[in-house]
Amino acid sequence: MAGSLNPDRSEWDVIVIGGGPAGETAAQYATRFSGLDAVIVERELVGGECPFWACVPSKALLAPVHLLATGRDLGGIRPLLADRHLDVDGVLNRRDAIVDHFDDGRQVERALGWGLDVVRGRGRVTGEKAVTVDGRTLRARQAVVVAAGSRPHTPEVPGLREARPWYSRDVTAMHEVPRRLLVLGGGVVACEAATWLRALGAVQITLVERSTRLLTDQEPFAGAAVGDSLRASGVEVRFGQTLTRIERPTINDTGVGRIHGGPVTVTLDSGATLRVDEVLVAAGRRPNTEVLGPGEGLPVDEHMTVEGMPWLYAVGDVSGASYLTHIGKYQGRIAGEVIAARAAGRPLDEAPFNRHTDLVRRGAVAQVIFTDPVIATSGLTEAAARRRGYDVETVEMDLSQLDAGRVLRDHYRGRTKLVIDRRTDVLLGATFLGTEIAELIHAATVAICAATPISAMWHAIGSFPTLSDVWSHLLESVDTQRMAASRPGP
Ligand SMILES: Cc1cc2nc3c(=O)[nH]c(=O)nc-3n(C[C@H](O)[C@H](O)[C@H](O)COP(=O)(O)OP(=O)(O)OC[C@H]3O[C@@H](n4cnc5c(N)ncnc54)[C@H](O)[C@@H]3O)c2cc1C
Ligand SMILES: NC(=O)c1ccc[n+]([C@@H]2O[C@H](COP(=O)([O-])OP(=O)(O)OC[C@H]3O[C@@H](n4cnc5c(N)ncnc54)[C@H](O)[C@@H]3O)[C@@H](O)[C@H]2O)c1
Repeated sequence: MAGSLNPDRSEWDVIVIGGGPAGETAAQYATRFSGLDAVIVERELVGGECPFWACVPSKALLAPVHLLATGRDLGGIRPLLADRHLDVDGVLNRRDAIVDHFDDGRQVERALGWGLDVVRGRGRVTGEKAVTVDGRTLRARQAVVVAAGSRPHTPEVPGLREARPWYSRDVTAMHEVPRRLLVLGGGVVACEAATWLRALGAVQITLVERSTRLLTDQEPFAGAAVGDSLRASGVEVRFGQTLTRIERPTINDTGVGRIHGGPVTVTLDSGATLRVDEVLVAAGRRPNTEVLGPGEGLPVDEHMTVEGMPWLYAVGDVSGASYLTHIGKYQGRIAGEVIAARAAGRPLDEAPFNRHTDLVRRGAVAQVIFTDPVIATSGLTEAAARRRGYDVETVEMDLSQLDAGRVLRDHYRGRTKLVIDRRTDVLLGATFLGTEIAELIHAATVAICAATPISAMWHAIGSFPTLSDVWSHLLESVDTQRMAASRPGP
């Protein structure tokens, strides 16, 4: 039976606070085939950050940028594009259509179609199995799931908050392109946003990162390649620096995605000052744990249950495990199935790699970063594997001479690296860098999650001339490396 929007009732089996990808999925999985009912409490748009202000609009803005860059690197097409630029209004209008003009009608219909109820309002956990929504108390018979997402972090820099800087929502829902921009941070949001801002007409972009490289969670060669590419496009990248002061005499209340006032004077700790039209803060995110009350954290076990509170679950960004949609949905599936199993009195399957076990805790996370070149990663980097105590073997390959790459672009830039556990001979991590490389990562994710031995992967031959051909080259390199190491010395 279809659910209702804002129904006049106050008790459900399951209450989910937050209707983003993680919350929607937890509610769906808790109720399908279980006989349980559930409500999603959402203060803004059902669907959450991802479809309206994050993954979807950012990738909608980047798709034409990637296509243009590839076309400019293809003999036969290059002359047609040489002095051509993107049609900015066309790109922004397409983005607006893809985000349904910020109307969550499709997402609400989908939730109601799954039999879920939706209550619009701001929820807060106010007691055991009790949630208050704008003064009204809702009660859960079985479980409360917190799926409240995250918000951007604002570093404590004098004048920064007061200057009303841009955050990720402004840059994904951008209506005006700032000519001169300072980007604070060198992580994923900063690198992706600098890529589309430059292509859409920002003439001066200065990216300020306090550490010594971009994308610090990735293999160092990945951040270095993105840095080279940003610099080549005209972005200035400054490492080991941060902001010490921001001054913006004129602030205008122009709304999300519009320039928030007059020019901004930014002082860096190097002593340099810059004058820009906007500042984008992309300095990480923080979980919205305030739904539990001030200062409360949400440490969860592998069943997504909050420690010490068997009726309370946390999934998605708010759990702090990773800030990725597909991981939030994965956690939502686990929480939903665990809630349904516990309500039915069924034991949880405790065997390793079962449907109730959170593999994210072992580092089995895939991510694609849509810079130019694209970075696709799964599992652990070499450094992360060593930190976890693995005896690591690695193999790396430059992809510029791979036939598939040479067909795709005149100057294909690419690199790949596998991280292998010497003791068990299974893949721990993989990084692929290059144009159109994103879809390659799922093969690595399957191998990591299934703990496939490298010796078995040897028989999984990639088709020629696709980028998957790289697997055969990598496995050959592992073989060569091992044979050379096992040969007696001279
Ligand atoms: C610019 C950008 C680009 C990104 N690109 C990607 C990408 O390409 N791929 C990827 O995997 N991830 C990407 N991410 C991350 C991704 O957007 C998040 O990981 C994902 O949205 C998290 O889902 P969630 O359900 O945990 O939280 P959210 O999507 O944030 O949803 C949480 C929901 O809870 C609601 N809420 C919060 N508090 C309350 C309350 N008290 N009462 C009621 N409702 C409440 C919010 O309104 C929101 O709708 C990107 C993030 C950003 C910022
Ligand atoms: N394609 C994708 O999968 C995608 C895209 C966008 C965002 N996301 C997710 O969103 C999350 C947030 O992204 P993000 O880029 O905001 O955070 P991040 O943690 O990836 O990067 C933040 C960067 O800002 C730097 N920084 C922080 N404070 C600073 C300061 N005061 N001065 C100078 N530098 C400073 C940090 O050193 C770090 O490099 C990420 O964890 C990512 O998983 C994913």
